[in-house]
Amino acid sequence: MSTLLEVSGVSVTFDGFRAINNLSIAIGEPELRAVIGPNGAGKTTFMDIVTGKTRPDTGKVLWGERSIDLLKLSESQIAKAGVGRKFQKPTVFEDQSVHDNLAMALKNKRGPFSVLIWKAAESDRARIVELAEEIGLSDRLAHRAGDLSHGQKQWLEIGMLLAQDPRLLLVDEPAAGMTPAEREHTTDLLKRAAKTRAVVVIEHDMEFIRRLECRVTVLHEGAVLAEGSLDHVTKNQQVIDVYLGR
Ligand SMILES: Nc1ncnc2c1ncn2[C@@H]1O[C@H](COP(=O)(O)OP(=O)(O)OP(=O)(O)O)[C@@H](O)[C@H]1O
Repeated sequence: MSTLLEVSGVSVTFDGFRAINNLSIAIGEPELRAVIGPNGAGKTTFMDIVTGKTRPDTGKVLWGERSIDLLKLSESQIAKAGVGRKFQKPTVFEDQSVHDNLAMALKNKRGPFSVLIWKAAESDRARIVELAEEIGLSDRLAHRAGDLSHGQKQWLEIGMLLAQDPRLLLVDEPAAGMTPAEREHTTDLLKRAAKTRAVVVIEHDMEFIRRLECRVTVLHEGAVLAEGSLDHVTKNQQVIDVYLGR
């Protein structure tokens, strides 16, 4: 596993309040990583920094084998470099079918002219079938996305992000509002996706994290409080004091 993303010594201050405080995190490729921590710990801001939405005051964010400085890129350049982000609320095109949502995501990746090339369209069809299988919606391809359950919409959106082939997928609280069966399916989906890319998941649901069976980073007051296996970090007294014991 080589390092794909290296955040080092990053700090962010909002109106005099230090939300991120000398934060350093490295993510490998491939890797599945869970990021946990109390409300306000800086989890979302960490993702905002990686995607270019929030600019840090100090520190470095390096990307890929050529150590590209992400802080010099715009949000859209960072997305093009291979960073995909899934927000908490699903944002699919409700009036379009599952198939068409995935097809649009593929077209987005290739640019407007790809639709003119028949061969590309042919390979798109195969890729759509493959993506639908990967997210467990093979039997819903013709259904309107708006008719899907909350969990299925989340999977569709993950599928739309996977269609863009991100090297790093950032996922914010995927389990929120899901049924236990949907949660289980989501952990399987993320574990599979992380076999060939980096996937970072912010989540509060500890059962969900346990099922991910991955390295866990605990944030507190904008810095890493503990890192390691879930068993390792949940035994840490500081983690118990600031997060688990609350
Ligand atoms: N744009 C902003 N302006 C001012 N303060 C902000 C801004 N964004 C975040 N903060 C503050 O920075 C801190 C970190 O917030 P962040 O949303 O990153 O935490 P979090 O760990 O994701 O929390 P939660 O689990 O509640 O989502 C919080 O105290 C928050 O109020």
